[in-house]
Amino acid sequence: MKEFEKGFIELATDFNVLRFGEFKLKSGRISPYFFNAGQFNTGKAIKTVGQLYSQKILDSKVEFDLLFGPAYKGIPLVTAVSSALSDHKDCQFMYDRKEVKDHGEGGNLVGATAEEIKGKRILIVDDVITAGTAIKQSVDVIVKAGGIPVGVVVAIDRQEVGSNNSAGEQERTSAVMDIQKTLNIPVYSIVKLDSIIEYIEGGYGGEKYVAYLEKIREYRRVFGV
Ligand SMILES: O=P(O)(O)OC[C@H]1O[C@H](OP(=O)(O)OP(=O)(O)O)[C@H](O)[C@@H]1O
Repeated sequence: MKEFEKGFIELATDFNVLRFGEFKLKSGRISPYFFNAGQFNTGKAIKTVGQLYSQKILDSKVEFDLLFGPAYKGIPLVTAVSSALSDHKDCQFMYDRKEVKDHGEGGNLVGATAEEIKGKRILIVDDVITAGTAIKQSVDVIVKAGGIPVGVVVAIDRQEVGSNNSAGEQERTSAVMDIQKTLNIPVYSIVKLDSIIEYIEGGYGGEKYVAYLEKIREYRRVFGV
């Protein structure tokens, strides 16, 4: 596994962003692991996260002019990522508000101005895709503002069948795959569930995670794509 994948999992477990146990998800599934990027809550942690995203973006060779982070968790992420990227490429960033502001500058976009967004290739930065709602909304916001969505980068791809997926067993698709297909944009992730399995199998996290391995593999078998 790649060093930055290992580094990311290490950081995520250190900060309880990635936890193992039994968690009920929005989909109703009981997951043996849980990811909460809100726990990257120190300056150094968010700086490192920004660097790891930045490395993934550079590796992907995706071409873009501007970064967009959906509220709320996308906001500190897009800020940290654009700061980390600035050593290679200094670009503008923007984010949205969940509620429209009706005074002052108004509107629901912060950062790059309406004029600056028009015709720009925009890369979306978020923590995780579950059903894909946040990304679809982000694409709508970007297109409405005259920008061109060119891709999505997230921390983790759970590699599991979308909760709205009604296709038969042979056609299981994940929310990530649905986004790539329906919106026709690539989705990059720093790690996938497979990377987490590989990390534990490789003994990188020590003995403490091995107890969860079978449950994670089972979850992957039942809900995986
Ligand atoms: O693919 P989806 O089903 O949309 O789920 C993923 C989204 O859900 C979370 O945001 P949410 O708006 O729930 O919370 P936040 O305000 O904490 O970012 C997360 O940060 C993603 O943006």
